[in-house]
Amino acid sequence: MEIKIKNLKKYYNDKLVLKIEELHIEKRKITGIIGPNGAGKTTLLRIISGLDEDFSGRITYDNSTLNNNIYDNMTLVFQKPYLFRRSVYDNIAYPLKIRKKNKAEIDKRVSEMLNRLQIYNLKNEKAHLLSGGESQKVALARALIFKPKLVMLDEPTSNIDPESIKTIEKEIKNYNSNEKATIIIITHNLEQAKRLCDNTIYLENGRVNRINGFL
Ligand SMILES: Nc1ncnc2c1ncn2[C@@H]1O[C@H](COP(=O)(O)OP(=O)(O)OP(=O)(O)O)[C@@H](O)[C@H]1O
Repeated sequence: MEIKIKNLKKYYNDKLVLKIEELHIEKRKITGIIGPNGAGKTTLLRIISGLDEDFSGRITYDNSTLNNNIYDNMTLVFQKPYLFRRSVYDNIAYPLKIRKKNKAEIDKRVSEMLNRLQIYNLKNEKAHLLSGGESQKVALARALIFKPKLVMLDEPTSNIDPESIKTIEKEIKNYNSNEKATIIIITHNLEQAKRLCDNTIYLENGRVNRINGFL
């Protein structure tokens, strides 16, 4: 999904936190958003994902404004994900259940996803009792399971151990190429941005300071 942003301004009370004249996020690419604390990275993702509608400017998704079809094809994974007080399996199965997939297909897809993210051992755990890193993995699984065309990830490996970071990065790369999906990822890890991203946007004080070539 190609995203075009024009003349975006976002205020919190009287404070201007985003001012982006023009920004294109390329279709089928992995785009990194980096920048200091408070630069506006999460705010930008919340706006692109449709969660925050209180802004001025224009955002298009494959040249359309946000509609139900686009909305159903995108997902945002928070840094501190909210999981239901149910099992890990139920959490990951949920997006398929609401899309009326049958039980056999749900079982198969959830098992594959649990294996790919190497969290099969967590399948029957209560999701709200997981550690921060385990929750992030489950949230990523729940986000990818319904094959959205636009995936937004807010620091998806902030609580993750080095070995699991490799697993998650591999999954993000595979997902991007297999599903031809557009991925936007906020990261403070510049090495991760180098490893994963086709494009990188450096946000500072709510402005796009640099695009590409600075890592
Ligand atoms: N709900 C809110 N009410 C008021 N101000 C807010 C709110 N959310 C964020 N802000 C302010 O907006 C600015 C941008 O915040 P944002 O969370 O987007 O930054 P960020 O780049 O994601 O930071 P970090 O790297 O620390 O996660 C900050 O100055 C922050 O204080």
